[in-house]
Amino acid sequence: ARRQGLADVISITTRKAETLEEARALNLGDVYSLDPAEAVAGADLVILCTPVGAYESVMKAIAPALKPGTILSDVGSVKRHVHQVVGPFVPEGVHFIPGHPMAGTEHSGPSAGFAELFSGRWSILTPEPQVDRAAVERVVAFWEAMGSDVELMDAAHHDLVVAITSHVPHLIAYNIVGTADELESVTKSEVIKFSAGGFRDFTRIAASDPVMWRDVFLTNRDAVLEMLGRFLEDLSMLQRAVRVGDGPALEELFTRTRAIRRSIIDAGQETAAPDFGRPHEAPPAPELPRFVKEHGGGEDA
Ligand SMILES: NC(=O)C1=CN([C@@H]2O[C@H](COP(=O)(O)OP(=O)(O)OC[C@H]3O[C@@H](n4cnc5c(N)ncnc54)[C@H](O)[C@@H]3O)[C@@H](O)[C@H]2O)C=CC1
Ligand SMILES: O=C(O)C(=O)Cc1ccc(O)cc1
Repeated sequence: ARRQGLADVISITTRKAETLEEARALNLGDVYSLDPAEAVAGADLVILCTPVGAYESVMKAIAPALKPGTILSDVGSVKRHVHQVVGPFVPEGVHFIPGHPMAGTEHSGPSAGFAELFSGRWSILTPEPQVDRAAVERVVAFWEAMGSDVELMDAAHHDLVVAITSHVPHLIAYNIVGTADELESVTKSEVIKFSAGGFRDFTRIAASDPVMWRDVFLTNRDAVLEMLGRFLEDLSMLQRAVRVGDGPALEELFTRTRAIRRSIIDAGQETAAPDFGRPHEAPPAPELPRFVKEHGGGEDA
């Protein structure tokens, strides 16, 4: 936002003094405060960026300081719960426009951000239908200025979509790494030593922030359970195909899934963010089409 000149003043508040100092050392904002109410006073746009489980206490702290006309948004990974817990605290005249940038890494904290993070990625907004259209357009323009494509949808639909595309995949990663960790016949050092295969990709995802993901699963329970149920049914079929040696069934599925990977690459939605070392030190993101062309075939692109 700062690089694009989207705000005259960027005001940052965090829970812990050390996190605020980290943000200050990285020169991420203009003013810094440990008092959330002080930080949002007079703001035109307020974006909640805490784990979703903290939203209610944050709203209690900031609601009295929000001026009429302010746009209140967020970046939380679940949306129905956010409407439920934040909605009741939104003061008259404040425009509540929840959002979810579909971009991130397994890293967290101020140093995990980098200016190109949202470039070429989707941002989803889930405003209620009665919300002021001009305010919605301003939030759309904000994300577009950061390089995102923006889509508006109903919060319940958002939660189902991300349950299958993001939440269940994280649960699977946490589970498989946990299972490997508990194996007795394979030592831990072997797991680490031979993790060049698919397991390695799971360990990246399973290194994601424990509190953030705890809150995701506590607050998107219904959609996650719905998708997990379908996943387990399909896994049982796969288990049977392996047991009875049903080669055609295995090949048919693997052919279909390969096509999905290719369509993601073709749509330019695959970026190198996870492979950067320290994310904020990442080189400027190349134009996506060129990057995909250069790395397009590589499965780790
Ligand atoms: N990490 C990712 O890849 C993505 C995260 N999100 C969402 O963004 C939000 C923030 O995630 P990150 O930026 O990764 O986390 P982060 O750990 O980098 O930042 C979270 C901030 O929340 C504050 N905080 C934590 N607990 C708090 C509490 N109990 N009360 C008040 N403040 C508290 C801290 O100041 C901390 O700096 C989450 O809701 C997450 O679902 C959305 C898209 C991607
Ligand atoms: O690190 C990854 O691969 C991610 O999937 C990042 C991510 C985490 C949470 C979200 O709500 C959106 C994106």
